[in-house]
Amino acid sequence: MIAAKSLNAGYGKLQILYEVDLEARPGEITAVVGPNGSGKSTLLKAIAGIAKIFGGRVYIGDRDATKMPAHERARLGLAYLQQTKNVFQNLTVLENLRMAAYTLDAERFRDKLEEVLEIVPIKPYLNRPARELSGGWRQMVAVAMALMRDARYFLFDEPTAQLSPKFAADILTLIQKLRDMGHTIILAEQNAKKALEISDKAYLLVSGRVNYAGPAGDLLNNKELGRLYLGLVKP
Ligand SMILES: Nc1ncnc2c1ncn2[C@@H]1O[C@H](COP(=O)(O)OP(=O)(O)OP(=O)(O)O)[C@@H](O)[C@H]1O
Repeated sequence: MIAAKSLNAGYGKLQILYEVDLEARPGEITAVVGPNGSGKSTLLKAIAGIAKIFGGRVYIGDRDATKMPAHERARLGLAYLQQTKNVFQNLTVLENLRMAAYTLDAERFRDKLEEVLEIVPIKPYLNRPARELSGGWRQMVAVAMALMRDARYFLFDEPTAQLSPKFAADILTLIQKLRDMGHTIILAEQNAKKALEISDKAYLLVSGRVNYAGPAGDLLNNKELGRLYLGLVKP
């Protein structure tokens, strides 16, 4: 489980999030939606240890991670996936995966690789430099890297932004696969409709505060909130 309790967070002296409570469970996709600048990315960054926490607490699994630096949170199995800066551009895909699993010996690496390639369809790209891959494929590689190091908590920051509809669908399918494996997923998305359709629970952020928390389907069908904040136009 990932939880935030009365979380106040931001950057430097600038507070962006106010008293945010969130709970994301294993085997579920928890959507974080809201208008531009409402604090979706900041919430993920506060959980990942990249934004500054002013008050409140962050829990990863059964550990209080509030004061942990980002690399310690990663060691607990947390993966923060954003569209840019997610892979080592000058290394091949295979070298990226090797970096992610540097603690494994050659045999265990091969076994793990086989397992991960069953989940993420990047086998044809293994020997290509990561910089030659499209943004969508690089994101697939980043997910594979997280799986190589046995990540169990996945924070996706706008994974479908700037992708073709086909690739966006492939990424969302992969995210559902991770959910079905029992992982804990938080999905921050600008495209609220697509995110809510595949999510179990949802949080609507407005100006850094939680405006709705509950079943994703209920938010999808909430005409007023959908119209006011999510650009969901209903016939
Ligand atoms: N590194 C930073 N330093 C200072 N302010 C920042 C930083 N990153 C974001 N902000 C500000 O924090 C506010 C919330 O941004 P955030 O990216 O969390 O929103 P968001 O809901 O993810 O929006 P979007 O969908 O546009 O990415 C914005 O006003 C933004 O300008």
